[in-house]
Amino acid sequence: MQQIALPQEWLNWIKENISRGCDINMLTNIMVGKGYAPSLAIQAITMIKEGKDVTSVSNNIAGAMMGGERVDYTYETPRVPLNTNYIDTSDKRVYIGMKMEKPTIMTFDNLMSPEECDELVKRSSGRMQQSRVVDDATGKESLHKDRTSEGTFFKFMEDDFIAMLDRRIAEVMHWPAENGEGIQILHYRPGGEYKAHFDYFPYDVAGSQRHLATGGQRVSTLVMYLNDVEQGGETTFPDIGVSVVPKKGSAVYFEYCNSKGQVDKLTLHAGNPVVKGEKWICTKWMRQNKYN
Ligand SMILES: O=C(O)CCC(=O)C(=O)O
Ligand SMILES: [Fe+2]
Repeated sequence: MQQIALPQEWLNWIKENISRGCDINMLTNIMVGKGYAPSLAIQAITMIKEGKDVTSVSNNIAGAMMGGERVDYTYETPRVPLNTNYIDTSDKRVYIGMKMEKPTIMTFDNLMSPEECDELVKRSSGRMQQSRVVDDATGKESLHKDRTSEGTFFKFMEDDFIAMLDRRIAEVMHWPAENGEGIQILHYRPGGEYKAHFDYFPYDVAGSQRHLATGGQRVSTLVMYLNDVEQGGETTFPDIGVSVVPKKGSAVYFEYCNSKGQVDKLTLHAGNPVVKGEKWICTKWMRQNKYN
């Protein structure tokens, strides 16, 4: 008998999730995120969904597959075109400051006017709360020492002003506006930081499942700087040695989830501690599917 390609616990996991009515794409994404070849994941899920006995599935998969090989992130054509120096949105021309293909990172010089930045800060004051992070085990949000900032969310298209920004942001990110989470405002005081993290939901932690269930994985991020920071507060990508300096009205874009649902670990990033001054940002996270 040939070697079983997928460990028994994965077969059980697929069976259990299918019987709970989980989305097949989501299950595939989770397995791909754990390093299994998409073809292996799809075949295993499809066979189990067709009601085949788990043991026979193991053997069939073993015959059909090369084994549960791990796959690296496959870079596809970036969503935001790299072969242009500016992007014309419906209401303004946004200039590209820096671009990088692998991982895909870009900066934009003038995404928001100084007045729009001030307006966002003004509207956020009074509704700020201590920032939370997603707990790996439960998926619930909790206070965390790695994220020392205050923040607030605006509902998607909450009013005309926010809707204008939501639309412009989506045009720049080249992704449907309705796939976007509502923009988040963050405020860091001196010493405030956001330690290295991924914006995507790790597939292998239980707490991610409730987030993946609506809209799927996050695919890209746009961090917009709402003020000048005197010292510190850079957005850094420690594994590739890139730091983006905050500048009022400018933004950094990065993408990390391809059409197969694989995620790019090179987009590990942090908000460096603010040394002098304060830092206000506005973040947009895009999902694979419709979120709103
Ligand atoms: O503060 C920063 O520069 C990074 C913020 C960030 O990583 C996020 O909002 O996901
Ligand atoms: Fe982030």
